[in-house]
Amino acid sequence: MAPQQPNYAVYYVTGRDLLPPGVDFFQHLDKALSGGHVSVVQIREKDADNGEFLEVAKKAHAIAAQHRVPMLVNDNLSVALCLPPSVGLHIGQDDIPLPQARKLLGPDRLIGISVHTVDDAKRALAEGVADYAGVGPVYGTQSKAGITDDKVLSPRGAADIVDALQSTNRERRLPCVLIGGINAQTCVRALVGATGLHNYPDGVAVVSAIQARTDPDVAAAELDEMVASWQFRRSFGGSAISLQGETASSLVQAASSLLTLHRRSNLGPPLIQTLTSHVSSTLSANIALAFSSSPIMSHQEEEAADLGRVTGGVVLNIGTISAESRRGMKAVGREANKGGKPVVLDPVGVGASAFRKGCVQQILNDTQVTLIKGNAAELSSIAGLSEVASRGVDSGAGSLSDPVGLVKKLARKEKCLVLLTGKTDYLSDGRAVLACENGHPMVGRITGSGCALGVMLAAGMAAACNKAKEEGEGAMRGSASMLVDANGKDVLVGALMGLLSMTIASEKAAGRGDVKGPGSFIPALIDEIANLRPEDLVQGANLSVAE
Ligand SMILES: Cc1ncc(COP(=O)(O)OP(=O)(O)O)c(N)n1
Ligand SMILES: Cc1nc(C(=O)O)sc1CCOP(=O)(O)O
Repeated sequence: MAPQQPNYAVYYVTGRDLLPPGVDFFQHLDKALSGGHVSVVQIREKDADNGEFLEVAKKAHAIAAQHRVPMLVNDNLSVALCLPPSVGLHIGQDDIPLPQARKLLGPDRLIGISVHTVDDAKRALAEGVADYAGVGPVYGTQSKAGITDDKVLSPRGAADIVDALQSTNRERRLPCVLIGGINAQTCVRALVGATGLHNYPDGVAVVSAIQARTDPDVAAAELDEMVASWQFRRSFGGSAISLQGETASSLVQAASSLLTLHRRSNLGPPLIQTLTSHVSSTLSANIALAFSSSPIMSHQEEEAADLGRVTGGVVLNIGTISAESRRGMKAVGREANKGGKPVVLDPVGVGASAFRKGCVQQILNDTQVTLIKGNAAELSSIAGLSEVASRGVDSGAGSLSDPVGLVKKLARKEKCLVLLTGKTDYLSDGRAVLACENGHPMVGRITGSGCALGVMLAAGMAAACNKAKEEGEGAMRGSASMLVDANGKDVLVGALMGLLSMTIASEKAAGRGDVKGPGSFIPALIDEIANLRPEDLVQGANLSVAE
C-alpha cells in the first residue's frame, strides 16, 4: 500500500536556530500549525544528536497530530523508525539511497527526496519509490549551508526540473515542492515561473519564512493564500489562453469595449511605473497621460515597495540600463509579481552587447513578466536564434523565417505573452497567434515610439485587471493577485487594446494635413491617442488570427 499523498501547498521545514529570541520552539510550532495553513511539516535538526532529535521529533509529532498535519523527519532514518508509522522521512542526495530507504521504512511511510538537477529528477522518477521531491534551491538562502550563487536554480531552472519529474511519465506524476528562499515576496514568481504547460509544482517548502516570524500562523496563511491564488489561476490555463471560438472581430470588439471602460474606469487611471530609457522618458510619460494612465518614471529600489502597492502595471525597458536601474528593476519586478500586476519587458537592443543579454536573462530569472515586446533582432536574440542581426537598438540584416513559430515558442518558454513588432505585429500567448497589420512607417522616424508602445501595452493589461476588479469576475475576489481575477483572455485583450490604440492612432496622426514630417508627427500622435475612441478600433483594426 502506498502512503496517502498529503496536500503539499505549504510545507513547513523547521529550523530551531531561526526562532525569534525568547520564543519556545514547541509553542511556536503549535501556533504555526494552529490556523490550518501549514499542510505538511518536516522536523529538521542539523545540530542535534540522535537522542535530542528523537526528543524534539516526539514532542513535535504530538503537536502535528493534534492539528492533523502530516509530519516527516529530515535525513535521520533511525529517528523516523522510532516514531509512529505515519511519520515520513525526507532525504537528500548525499543521504541513504532512496531504494534502500524504502526497503527499511516499508511501503506506508511518506518519503521525500531533494533534487537539484534534471539528472537528480530523472533518477528519482526512474527509481519510483519517492512520494514527492523538493526542488531547490530556487533562490539563495541562509538556511542551508553551502548554497553558492552557481547552485541557485531560479524559477526558470526549477521549471526544467519540474518538467523532468513529471513529463516523462504522466502515469506516475511525482508531486514536488519548491524550496530555497521562498517567502511572501518570492512565492508567486517562483510558482508561476516553475509551471509549464502540463507540469507544475504542488506547493512551496519554507524554513525562515515561517520559523523566523513571531506570527508564524499569519506567515503560513499569507503563503497559503498565494499558493491557492496561483492554483486557481493555473486551473483555468495560467498564462496560456485558449482563444477557441474567438474570431479576430470578436477580439477587436472586446478590445474596443475595454477601451470604453478604461477611459472612464471608476478606479481611476492606472499608475504605470515605467523604468525606461532617458531618451524616451518624456514621450512615454506624455503618451501614458494621453492614454488615460498615470506615468511614474521611478527607478529607485528604495521606493519599489511603496509604489508597488499603488501601481497598475510596470514597464521594464533596458534602453539605457545602468547598475542602479538594474537593481531598481529587480525590486520593482518583485513587487509587481507580489501584487499580481502586469509587467512588460522591453529588451531594447538586447543583441547589441553581452551586458544587455545578461540584464535580460537576469530580469527573466527574477521577475515573471506578463509580456515581452521586441523587434525581430531582439526576440531572435532572446530565443537564441541568429536569423536577424542587431544594429544597435534596431534590427539589422536578415529576416525571420517563421515569425509565428518564434512568438509561440518564446511565449511558451517564458510563460508570458510575446509581441513581435514589425511591418506586421504578431501577438501570442503560446497557443494562438494574432497578426496585426496596423501602424504607420512614420513611427520609425521618431525615437521612443516603441518604448511608448510598451507603456500602452502595460496600461491595456492594467485596464483588463481593473475591469475584472470592477466586474467582480473570478472566484477569488480580494485575493493577493489581480491577475488571478483577470482571466488570461482578458489580459491578452488588454495587450491587444494597447497595440491597436497605438498603431491606429499612428495611422490617424500620419494622415493629418498638419503633419509635415517626424517633428509635427509627435504632437499629432499624442493628440490622436488622447482622442482615440473605442469605435476607431473597430473601424480601423486590421487583425487576423494567424494560428
Ligand atoms: C522539502 C524539502 N526539500 C529539500 C530539502 C533539503 O534536504 P537535504 O538535501 O537533505 O538538505 P538538508 O535539509 O539535509 O540540509 C528538505 N529538507 N526538504
Ligand atoms: C533545507 C533546504 N533545502 C534546500 C534545497 O535546495 O534542497 S534549500 C533549503 C533551505 C530553505 O530555507 P529557506 O526557506 O529559509 O530559504
